[in-house]
Amino acid sequence: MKPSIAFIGVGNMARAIFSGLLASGYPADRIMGTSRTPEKREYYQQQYGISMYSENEQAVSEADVVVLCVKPAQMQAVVKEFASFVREDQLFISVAAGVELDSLATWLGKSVAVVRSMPNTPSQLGAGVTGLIANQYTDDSQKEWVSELFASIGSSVWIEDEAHMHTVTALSGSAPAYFFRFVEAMVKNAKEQGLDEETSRQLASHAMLGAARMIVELEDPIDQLRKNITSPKGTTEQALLSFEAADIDKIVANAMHACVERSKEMAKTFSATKD
Ligand SMILES: NC(=O)C1=CN([C@@H]2O[C@H](COP(=O)(O)OP(=O)(O)OC[C@H]3O[C@@H](n4cnc5c(N)ncnc54)[C@H](O)[C@@H]3O)[C@@H](O)[C@H]2O)C=CC1
Ligand SMILES: O=C(O)[C@@H]1CCC=N1
Repeated sequence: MKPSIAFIGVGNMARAIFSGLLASGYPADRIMGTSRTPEKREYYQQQYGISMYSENEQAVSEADVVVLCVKPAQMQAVVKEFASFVREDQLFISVAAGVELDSLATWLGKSVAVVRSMPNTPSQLGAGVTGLIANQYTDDSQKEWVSELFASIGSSVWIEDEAHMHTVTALSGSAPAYFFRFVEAMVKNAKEQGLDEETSRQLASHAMLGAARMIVELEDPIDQLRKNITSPKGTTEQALLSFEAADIDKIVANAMHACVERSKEMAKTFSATKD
């Protein structure tokens, strides 16, 4: 029988993960969620067939694996509330940005396996990518199970040094939002040029999907893929020159740096060493 998984805090990220799991064939009767709102419990039960509880303690007690999906600022209070129900044979997976393994272990209060993950919302379609790091109590078979779990909703990468989780957050956790913003700007401009919304959205999004597939599926260096489209004195060259004039490297570096700095700030603010 598959391990039972409890999602504590059912919002955007939890929904993305368990809907990806369900689509990959994970049995709905092995998935639980918690919400304090009766309407949300009813909705998730009806829509996804998972069991919904109002009390985190109950879900934690019944679970083999607990996925912590509340906001970073809520994590300490939520974990401390159910800590007395934690068993050492359980596995905890946190998805929270900027909450470190040591803090989670301190709040859980036991020598328990904890994996810190940084997933992203494309997990919902089985197209996620997740950065992972485990604490010292996580054994190889648990790590393998976690790899399989995230493989069923996309792909995953184990990170050696927890400090790199800040970069992972900037590179893949938050990144789908950058791409959405880019396509929003493209669609807006195409509409200003007279194309309708639906056509603009279809052309821009499929151009992005095709380009992403080329990066993932072909071995060519990314700059070569770009050069293959850029005829000398052609149209693409003019668009790219406009990016260079606006210093695209700097724009992207500033954005990633801002993301990393916020992640570091959160790690300080939401730390057990502050208790
Ligand atoms: N949204 C994203 O793309 C990503 C989010 N994350 C992480 O996922 C976590 C959740 O983020 P989102 O899903 O975007 O937020 P969200 O606000 O959609 O979900 C959080 C949920 O927790 C619930 N909640 C709050 N207090 C609770 C309690 N005491 N007991 C049970 N449930 C409670 C809220 O009602 C809400 O539904 C965060 O820690 C974030 O850093 C990580 C990677 C990507
Ligand atoms: O914005 C956030 O804090 C979360 C973490 C990565 C994506 N969303």
